[in-house]
Amino acid sequence: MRSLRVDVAVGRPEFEVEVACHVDPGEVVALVGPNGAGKSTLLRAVAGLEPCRGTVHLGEQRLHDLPARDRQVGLVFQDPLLFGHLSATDNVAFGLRAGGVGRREARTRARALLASWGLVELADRPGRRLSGGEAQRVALARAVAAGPHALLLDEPLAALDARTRLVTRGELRVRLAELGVPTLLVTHDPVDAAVLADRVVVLEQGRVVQEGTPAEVSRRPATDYVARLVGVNLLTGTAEGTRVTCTSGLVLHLASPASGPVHCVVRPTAVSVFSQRPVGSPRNVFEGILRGMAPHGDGVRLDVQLVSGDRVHAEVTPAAVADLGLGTATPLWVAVKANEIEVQTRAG
Ligand SMILES: Nc1ncnc2c1ncn2[C@@H]1O[C@H](COP(=O)(O)OP(=O)(O)OP(=O)(O)O)[C@@H](O)[C@H]1O
Repeated sequence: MRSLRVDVAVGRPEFEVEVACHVDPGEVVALVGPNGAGKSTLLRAVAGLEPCRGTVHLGEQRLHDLPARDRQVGLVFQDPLLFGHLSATDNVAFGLRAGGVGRREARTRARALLASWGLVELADRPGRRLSGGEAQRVALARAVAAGPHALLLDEPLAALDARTRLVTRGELRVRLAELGVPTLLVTHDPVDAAVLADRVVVLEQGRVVQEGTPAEVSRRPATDYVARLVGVNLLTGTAEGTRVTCTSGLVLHLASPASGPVHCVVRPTAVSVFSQRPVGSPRNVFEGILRGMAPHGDGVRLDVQLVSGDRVHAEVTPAAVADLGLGTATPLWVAVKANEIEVQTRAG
C-alpha cells in the first residue's frame, strides 16, 4: 500500500486553490470547509479531471503525468451516477470492463464483491430501482471493484436521509477499514468527520487553515467556521443493550439497544449544564469541571472535563453562563438525554 501525496495549485476566478497534503495507506482524511472553498476542485485535480500545476504521487508513482483513466483511483460522488437500466452487478462490472477485464470475468467479480458486502439481493436489480443508500453502496462497490490504490469520496452521504445516512456511514467506515488505501473524503457533516476520519484538513478560500485529528481540531478550532463544524462530541465504547461502556470507563445509557463497538455522537446543543446535580434527572448525568469557554455564534461553547477524563463540549446561552456563575475550573454537572445520543457502529 502506498501513500498519496498531493501538492497542487488550480487557478480559480476568485482565488487560487493551493494545497499540499498527504494521506497514509489506510488513513481517511476529511477535507472540510465552507461552500466554494475548493474541496471538490482539489479532489478533481487529484483524480486528473481538472487541469492543475504541481504534483500528485501515489508512493513513487507520478499520477500527475497520467490521464484520469490510468490513475487507478476510485471516485464516489454525492450522486451515485449509476446506469438506471443496468443491474447493480452490471454497474459494478462496468468499472472493471473499463479497466480491460472481459465481460464474464467482470460480472463474476462484480457479483462476488456484492455478495461479500452482503448485497446479493440487489445484484439483479436495475440501478433505477435502488434506494439512495443502496445505490450509494453499489457506487462504492463500483469504485473499489478494480482495486484502486486510493479513494476519493465527494460528499458520498450528503443526498441520503438521516436514517439511511447513519446506516450507510457505518458501512462505509467498515469498508474503508477493509480496503486499507489512502482515502480523501469531502464532507460538510461534522459527524462524518468525527466518525470516518483519522485526520481533518480544513480548507478556506483554497488554503489549508488547519489540520489535525478530529479531537485536536475540535479542541482548538482555528476559525469560527471550524468551531461550528467540528464541535460534536464523540465518545467511543462498546454497547450491550442500552448501555455503552466507553474506553474511559464512562457509562452511557441509550434510548434503543445496540451491540458491539460503537461511536456515540452528541451535539453540543444537546448537553445541558447544571451547577448542582439535577434532581429527577436523566440517567446520563456526569460530574466535571469547566476547562474553557469561548463565544460561539449567539451562544457560548463550554469545554468540560468529566471525572472520567472525557472532554465534552456544551453549548449554552450567555445568560446561562451568568446564571451558573461559570469561571475556569468551576465544578459542574452535565446531562444528556438518552434520545439525544446518536449511535454509530464502528469497526472493532
Ligand atoms: N469549472 C470551474 N471553473 C471555474 N471556477 C470554478 C469551477 N468549478 C468551481 N469553480 C469555483 O471555484 C471555487 C471552488 O469551488 P469548489 O466546487 O471546489 O468548492 P467546494 O469547497 O467543493 O464547495 P462546495 O462545498 O460548495 O461543494 C468556487 O469559487 C467555484 O465557484
